[in-house]
Amino acid sequence: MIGGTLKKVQWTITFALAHCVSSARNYSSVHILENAFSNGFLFRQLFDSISYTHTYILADKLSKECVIIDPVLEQADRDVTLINQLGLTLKYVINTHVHADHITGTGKIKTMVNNVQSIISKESGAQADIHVTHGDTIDFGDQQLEVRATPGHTDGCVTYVNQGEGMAFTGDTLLIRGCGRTDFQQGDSHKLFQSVRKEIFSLPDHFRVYPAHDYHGFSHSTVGEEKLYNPRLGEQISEEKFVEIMNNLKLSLPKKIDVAVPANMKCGLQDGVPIEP
Ligand SMILES: N[C@@H](CCC(=O)N[C@@H](CSS)C(=O)NCC(=O)O)C(=O)O
Ligand SMILES: [Fe+2]
Repeated sequence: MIGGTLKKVQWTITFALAHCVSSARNYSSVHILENAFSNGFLFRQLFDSISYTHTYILADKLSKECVIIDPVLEQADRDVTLINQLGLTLKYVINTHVHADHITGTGKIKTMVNNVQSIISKESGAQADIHVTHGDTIDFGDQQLEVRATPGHTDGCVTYVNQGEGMAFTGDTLLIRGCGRTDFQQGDSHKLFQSVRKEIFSLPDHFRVYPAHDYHGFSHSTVGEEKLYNPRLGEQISEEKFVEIMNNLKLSLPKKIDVAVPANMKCGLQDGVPIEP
């Protein structure tokens, strides 16, 4: 009887201690959590459930100027309708890289919206109205995106950083708990590792990470979270280990790669006409 009571007391103490430790861990993890956006900023995250692509609309509320990042051809009507409904003026259609799995909505959106300009990196070799390189900035109203070259998934991959709002649009360079593959286009695991470590993990821990794809139901992450928990690129992983992981992914090729890459080299336009899905 006394033994039984003692066991109960022991168990209660063990449980209480475990609870304290896990609360302490949660408390010390607060630094990886994101801050609120500023009042003048409007943000929408959209999803294409066929290609698992995230598309983003960012706007300056005062001027009503907005940009769209990584639109998908089949969702161009949805995206333009939303932009119109929100009373925004689309200034730039921006791509993080030449996508291999879907055709960009850039070309179609250009035929639907007056005076909109397309943007992609110079290094991508793709057609666009404006070519950006590392260190450039893209302005819309009071908002700004900084261009960071993050090659590795492709040579022309860039990450767009909104320093003011604490956001990084990482394309396929850094995915949530993963990263873009490096086995086609100009894929290079060493380059990707260095890009993530130098250009993304150097951002403050609370910066939000918004990837071009998510295959596991996540919307976004933070730099601090990925440094801690990314199984391929987390801070505990060496470059050699990363290369080994990437060499053993054994992924099948994207089904649309043969049509998507040539179409996206032209930003989804052929002789001024959107390429058909
Ligand atoms: N099954 C999909 C293609 C999936 C895929 O290869 N995704 C790419 C990003 S699109 S280029 C990738 O880098 N994935 C990394 C990973 O770990 O999954 C299709 O057929 O389209
Ligand atoms: Fe990609």
